[in-house]
Amino acid sequence: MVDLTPKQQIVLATAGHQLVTGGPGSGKTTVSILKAAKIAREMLKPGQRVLFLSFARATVSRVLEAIDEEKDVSSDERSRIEVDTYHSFFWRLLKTHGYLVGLPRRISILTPPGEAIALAAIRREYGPDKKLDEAQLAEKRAREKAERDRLAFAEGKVCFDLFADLVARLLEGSAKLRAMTAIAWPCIIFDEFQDTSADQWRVVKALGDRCTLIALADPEQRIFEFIGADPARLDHFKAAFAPTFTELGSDNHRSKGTDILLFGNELLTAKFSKAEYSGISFCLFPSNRNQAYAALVTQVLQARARLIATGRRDWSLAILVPTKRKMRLVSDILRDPFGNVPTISHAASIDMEGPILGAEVIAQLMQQERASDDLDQLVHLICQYLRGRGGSDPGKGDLGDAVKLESALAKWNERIAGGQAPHANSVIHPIAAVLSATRQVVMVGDPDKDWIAIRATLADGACTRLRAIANDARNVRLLERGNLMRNTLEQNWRERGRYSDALDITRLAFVQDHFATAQRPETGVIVMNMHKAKGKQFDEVIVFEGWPLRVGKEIKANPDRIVRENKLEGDLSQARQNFRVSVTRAKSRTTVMTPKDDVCVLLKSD
Ligand SMILES: Nc1ncnc2c1ncn2[C@@H]1O[C@H](COP(=O)(O)OP(=O)(O)OP(=O)(O)O)[C@@H](O)[C@H]1O
Repeated sequence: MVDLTPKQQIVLATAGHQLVTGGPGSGKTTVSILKAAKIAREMLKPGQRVLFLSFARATVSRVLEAIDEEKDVSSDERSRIEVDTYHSFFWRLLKTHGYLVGLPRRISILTPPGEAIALAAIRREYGPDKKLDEAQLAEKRAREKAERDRLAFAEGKVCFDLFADLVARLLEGSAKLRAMTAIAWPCIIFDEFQDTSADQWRVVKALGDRCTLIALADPEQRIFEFIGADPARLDHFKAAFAPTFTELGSDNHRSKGTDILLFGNELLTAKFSKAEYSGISFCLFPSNRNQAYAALVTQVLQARARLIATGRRDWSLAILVPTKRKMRLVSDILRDPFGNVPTISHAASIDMEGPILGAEVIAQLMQQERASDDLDQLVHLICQYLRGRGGSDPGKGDLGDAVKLESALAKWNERIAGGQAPHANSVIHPIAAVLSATRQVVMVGDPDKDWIAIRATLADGACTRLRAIANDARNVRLLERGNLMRNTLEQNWRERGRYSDALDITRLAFVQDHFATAQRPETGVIVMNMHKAKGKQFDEVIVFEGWPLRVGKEIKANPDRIVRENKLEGDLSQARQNFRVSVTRAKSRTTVMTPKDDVCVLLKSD
């Protein structure tokens, strides 16, 4: 076992509500696991468990792994610590008790792609948030909320955004339910408490009525302000529960022996005390696409070689970038680096709306139904893809395109019904051609191969939309050996001689995947948005940002920067915290890559 610090020992010894704060790697997670085991050992009655709640599934996997590695936690204690995400815990409560707040008895989850489709029209009407004034933004939010409520209460389709509010209503309204929850989970640990939203805080408050609460937080790692995390949240907790407050401070166990945390902390104030920091390296690259990506690929290959040389199999290297767009670009480059560099195998934690909806199109085509409305169904799914792939910010072109496709299909069907040939220039032609090509694909009963065969038919076909779908669907990793979707598709083939239920199986697999907590933490090379890195740890981290595009000497655009446009103006505290979180995810080394002629403003001394 690790030798706990005196502060960690206080946490272990203290009873009642607690607030534990500390910087990255200060040992909050570790001590809370030992605390949970102690409670399991000393206080729980049969059937009771300690609940550990976290925001992200990847954190859940990390916690489960840490529990497994903790030699001082017995297997009985282990089985009495339940680690879950807020989403999944809330969903369990809603499924069983949701009717108490007026939800239909049968409810289902409206997944993010489904929600994006349902809200696309409203979102399009208002345009992107950044172009709205406060009143318009409030109006847009209110309309989105009303539609989400309608979907939940009238149709029983509940989207993730509503979970916390509904559970809060449930618990606030029922002392009996609060008591029942406290019987099942007398102690609840909240990870990353600084990021609790207003509705989640209502849930925490209601639970604290009967349960013992332990909140773990690092105020400086607060990066979810844009979705309602409140800087005063820790004070709310102190005021509501008078918890014992332990500050683990800036102890650093993650990257001991390096200056990674020191550098991370100094990023917050822009006062740099050293010329060189052990564990931190900088790579300044020229501001052009070829040289920037060549520099990145070189850094990735070098880091990978260092990690492979350790002989460990579970090494991890994260490439953290500021925007979604950059994540896609980097992922594309690694998949197909220039020159004779072979593909760099990696996982990209990109937004899944596009890939999921793309996967639905492929699944539908795998069914090879040969039904009379095949074409209609395919066009419908393409339209769903177009409406949903932009997530919370649907593209104007995409929505217009969906409307155009639908009306072209209506005309196509009208002409056929009237005994006429469809117009020669109809946009439906290439879709119909690809559909007919997919029908010729001979399925072999291996879901992986068959999936790829259909995807290749789309990728090689004449329809640009389906080509985009094929490309997006490459990001789907649900068909890996031994996973549920693959097994279910295999079973479907065995039982029916074809993939008759591929679409349903695919949809279900994504919902299950969202709640699955058993997956291991990410290993290998991972490309990730900086915002998503919170709570994670990797052996090495590369932070890679965009560069300015110049015409002559003048900067015309400066996309994908850690600080918007790389300008030192306005409140930069969120950007600083975000940068610090990214830098401090590494155990042994962080490489910061920034353009030579326009170095990240946060790296300049104050
Ligand atoms: N007292 C200790 N002595 C030595 N190592 C420790 C100690 N406490 C924790 N560690 C190790 O340090 C690393 C970081 O700890 P942990 O994950 O608990 O930090 P954390 O505060 O939860 O970090 P973050 O907020 O960044 O997620 C882990 O690998 C853990 O095993």
